[in-house]
Amino acid sequence: MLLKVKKLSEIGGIVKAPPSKSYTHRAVIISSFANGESTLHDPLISQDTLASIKASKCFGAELEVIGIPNSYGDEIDINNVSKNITGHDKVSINVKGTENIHNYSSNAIDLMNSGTTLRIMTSIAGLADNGVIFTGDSSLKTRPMGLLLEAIKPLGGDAVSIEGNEKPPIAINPGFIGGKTSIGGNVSSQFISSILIAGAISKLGIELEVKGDFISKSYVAMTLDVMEKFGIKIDSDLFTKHDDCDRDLKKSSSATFKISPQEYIGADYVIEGDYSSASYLLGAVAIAGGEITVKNLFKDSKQGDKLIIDVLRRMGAKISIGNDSVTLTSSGELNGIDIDLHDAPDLLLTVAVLGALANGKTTIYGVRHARFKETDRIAKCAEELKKLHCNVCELEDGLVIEGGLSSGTVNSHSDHRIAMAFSLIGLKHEIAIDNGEVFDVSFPNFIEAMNEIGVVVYLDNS
Ligand SMILES: O=C(O)C1=C[C@@H](OP(=O)(O)O)[C@@H](O)[C@H](O)C1
Ligand SMILES: C=C(OP(=O)(O)O)C(=O)O
Repeated sequence: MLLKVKKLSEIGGIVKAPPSKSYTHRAVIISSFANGESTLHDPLISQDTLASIKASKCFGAELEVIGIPNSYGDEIDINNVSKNITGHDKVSINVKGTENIHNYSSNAIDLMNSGTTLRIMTSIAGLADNGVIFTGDSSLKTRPMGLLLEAIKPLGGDAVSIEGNEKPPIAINPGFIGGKTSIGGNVSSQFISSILIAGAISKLGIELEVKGDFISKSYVAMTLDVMEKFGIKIDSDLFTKHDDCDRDLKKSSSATFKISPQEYIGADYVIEGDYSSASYLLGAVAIAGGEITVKNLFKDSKQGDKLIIDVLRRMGAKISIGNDSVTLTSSGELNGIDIDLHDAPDLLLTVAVLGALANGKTTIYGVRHARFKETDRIAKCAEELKKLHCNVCELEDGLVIEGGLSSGTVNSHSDHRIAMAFSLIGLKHEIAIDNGEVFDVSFPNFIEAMNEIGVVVYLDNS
C-alpha cells in the first residue's frame, strides 16, 4: 500500500509520545519470568511487542492485555489498536509469571519482525526444560545471531542456526545454566541484554565481559534499569559514575557485568514514552515550521534516542526540555550537521531525512550496525534518497547527504522506520511510499498521531 502525506496550513500542538518499544519488550519478558504478578501500565501494543507477548505465553506466562477493544490473546487486531486509541494510557497488561519455564508450543514460534524478541528470548529459551525453534519473517531471517550463539556456549547454551548461516530459524535446546563468558559489542547490544536477562535467573548467575567497540550501549542501560525494577542486584562498570544519569557512553569502551543467581519479583511498572517514535513528530515540526510539545518524554530517560534533542537543536530548532515533555519551535529552516549515531542507531533514518531537507551537508557516522536491522538501513536509505535525486553517498558506517530532493515514489522495503522517516519528506515535496503500511511494527497509531499535529498521512489503496 502507498503511504502518502499532505500538510495542513499549520502544524504542531500538544501530543503524547507513544510508549517505548524497548521498555515494553523488557517489561513483558522480565515480568513473564518473575515470581508473582505484575501490572504493566501504558505498554506499547505493536506488532513487535506482540511478538514478545506471544513468545512469553508460549513459555507458560499468562498475559492479558486490558483496554484494547476486541482483543483476545495473541490475536489482537492491530487495526483496532490504531483506530480506537490515540494514546495508550488506558491500556495495561496483567502478567502472571511462570514458575517452570517450559515451551508449550508444538510448532516453531514465529517472532515476525522483532529482532529484540528473537535475541532476548534465545537465552531465556535455553532455561526451559525442553527445546524450541524461533523463526520469523523474511527480514528477521537476515538478522545476525552468530556472536550470541557462540557467547552462550560456555554458559551451557545450546542453540544453532538451522540453515547453518548464523541467522534464524534458531533451534534452542535446554542447558543454559550460566557462568562466565565474553562477547564482542560491535554487532548488537541485544545479545548482551539477552545474556543478562537470562543470566540473572540461571543456576549459576552470570559474569559477562563485553569486548571492543560497544555500540547501542544505552539499550543495555535500559535492560539493567528494568531488571533492577524487578528486583535484581547487578554489579557492573557500565557507567563511569554511580549517578547513572551522568553516564559515559564513550564509543570504544568495554564493560563487565556480574549477577549472582536471583529471581525476578513481580511489580507494578509504568512504561515511559519512546524517543525514537517521537523523532518523527518533532522532526515533522522542525521541517515544516511551528511549535510542538511532545509529552511523556522524560528528561532523565536512559534512552539513547534522546539524542534527537541535540540533533534538532544543532540543526537550528529551539528546544526546551521539561521533566516529562519536550517543546520544539522551528522556522522550518534547518542546517546540516556532523553526527555520531553509535548509541542511537534507530535515529539514522530520521536524521538522514532531516539532513536531506537541510541547508548544507549532513554527515552521519558510527552506525555500521544499522546495516544489520530490518534492512541494511545505510544502503536502503541511500538507494531511496537517490530515487528523489538527492546527492547522497554511503560510508561504511554512515551517510554523507548534501540534499537536493525532489518529489517521487520510494519503497520502504517493509522497514517501519524507512516508511515513517520518509513520510516527513512529504512536508516539502510530494511523496508516496510503497509498502508504507508497516509502521504498525513500532508505532501503530502513527497516522493518528501525525494527523493530530496537522500532517495528513494516509494509506492509498487505489
Ligand atoms: O534492545 C533494544 O530494545 C534495541 C536495541 C537496538 O539494537 P542494536 O543493539 O542491535 O543496535 C535498537 O536498534 C533496536 O531497535 C532496539
Ligand atoms: C531495529 C529495530 O528493532 P528490532 O531490532 O527489535 O527488530 C527497530 O525498531 O528499528
